[in-house]
Amino acid sequence: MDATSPDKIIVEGFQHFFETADGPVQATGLIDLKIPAAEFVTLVGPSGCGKTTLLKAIAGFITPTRGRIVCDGKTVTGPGRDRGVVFQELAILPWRTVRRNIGHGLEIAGVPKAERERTVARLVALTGLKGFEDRYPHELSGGMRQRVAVARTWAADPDIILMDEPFAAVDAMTRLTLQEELASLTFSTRKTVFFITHSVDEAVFLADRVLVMSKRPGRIKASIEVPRRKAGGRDWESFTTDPEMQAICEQVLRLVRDERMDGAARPGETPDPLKEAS
Ligand SMILES: Nc1ncnc2c1ncn2[C@@H]1O[C@H](COP(=O)(O)OP(=O)(O)OP(=O)(O)O)[C@@H](O)[C@H]1O
Repeated sequence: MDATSPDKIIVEGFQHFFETADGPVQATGLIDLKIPAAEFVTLVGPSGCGKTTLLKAIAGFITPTRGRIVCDGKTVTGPGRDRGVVFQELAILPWRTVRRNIGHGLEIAGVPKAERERTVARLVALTGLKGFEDRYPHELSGGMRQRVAVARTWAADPDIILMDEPFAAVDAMTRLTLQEELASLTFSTRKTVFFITHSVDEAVFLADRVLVMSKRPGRIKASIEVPRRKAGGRDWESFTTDPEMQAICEQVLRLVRDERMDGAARPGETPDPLKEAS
């Protein structure tokens, strides 16, 4: 692997087992994956197939049992400022205003106040939070709080954004708006995005490419290109009336439906990874 590779994220021979008191639990099958710079990849698959495990490995929160993750030519050994993460659970600080939440990471990194304020003002405008800079999270709606979380991740200007069902907890209407905003934000800032969702429509709407995982222990069973995004901005109205997009949604839905949900992994039902031959 060399630093000149066009791929921003490379997942190489990845497989993960969690050690538990009752023995190893296999969280994913063997996964190989390459994500070029500025690509928006969405990941769908049955509950428990290992989506979050893969995301956490890319984030550097867990060390792969097997294989490795390479970002920008460097093997991931832990979290880094090149990768920003947005989870479903809000990661904003209730005692800080919108402005100070968004600027939090920059403050920790010692970015000078004037520069910090410029970045925060730009993101407040981009995420539609103008006028709410001095409000506290409890004074905002769920959708606005999620915008603060997104803006906060963007503030550190990571090249890679990892999102784990970031809009799952907001109402359906707000969700549509947030998805349109995210589509244009990622398009204009050219971030590489890895986005987990349970919604097929959301996956196809946002993506350059949708990955479908098989049931636990999950592998990548399909990779479907979504051509329209290359042309630029998107909105739900044209998406829902575009036969090509709807055909892709049906294709993804079929692939997801073929995988039966089979619940959480049970310890001891998979071979001990330390004894299994590679
Ligand atoms: N810390 C852990 N210890 C033991 N087993 C775990 C741990 N985290 C996850 N698992 C198991 O690994 C498997 C994969 O979990 P993961 O959270 O990656 O799935 P997922 O596809 O993100 O699921 P969901 O769609 O329900 O969020 C699950 O079956 C789960 O039971």
